[in-house]
Amino acid sequence: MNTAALLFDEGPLTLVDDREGGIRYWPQWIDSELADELFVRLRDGIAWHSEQRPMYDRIVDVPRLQATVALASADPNDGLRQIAARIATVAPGGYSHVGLNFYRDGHDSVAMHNDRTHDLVESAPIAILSLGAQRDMLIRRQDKSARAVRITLEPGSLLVMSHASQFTHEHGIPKTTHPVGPRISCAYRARQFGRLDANNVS
Ligand SMILES: O=C(O)CCC(=O)C(=O)O
Ligand SMILES: [Fe+2]
Repeated sequence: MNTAALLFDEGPLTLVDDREGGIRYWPQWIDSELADELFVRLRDGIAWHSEQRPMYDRIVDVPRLQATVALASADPNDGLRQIAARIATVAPGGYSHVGLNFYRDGHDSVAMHNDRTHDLVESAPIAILSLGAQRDMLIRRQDKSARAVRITLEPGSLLVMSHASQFTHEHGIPKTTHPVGPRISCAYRARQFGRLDANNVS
């Protein structure tokens, strides 16, 4: 999708509509200098780990690095809390945790999925800040009644998905054969108190 052609002002672009705001996209939500700075700070400062999961009769690596940060105990210097406060101005949500993904290159990906909602505050959105290389996201209806939407997630952009949209739509970052640099995504979520299990998908 050529977002430049569709946007007449600072956005957002509504990709999916529902009673909770649907799925909205703000390109250039933070300026590129801040996006670059945050990318480097998170790339170098976060304790990234590689997860494994069973797939049929094998154990496979999840194709990206991950980390989870509780905002209450986040390093005040890493910028994650400041971004949470800024997200709350466009999509209020009482965010408590950030799920971080590091896509090293085009081989890294996340399969089509909906985020698990059992440990999330009902009606609170999920907000994803993109940093580093741009990557495409596919969004499609779970009932597959319409074609998937492909949106290029630019560095410094914000994608906000309503809680409700996790019951109607799936999203994913497909692998690409194009040479791409590393990308970090920061997925802000509001977890119910005490429910700390990770939102793991491959
Ligand atoms: O990297 C992204 O933009 C998507 C990440 C995602 O879907 C997730 O962490 O659940
Ligand atoms: Fe997700």
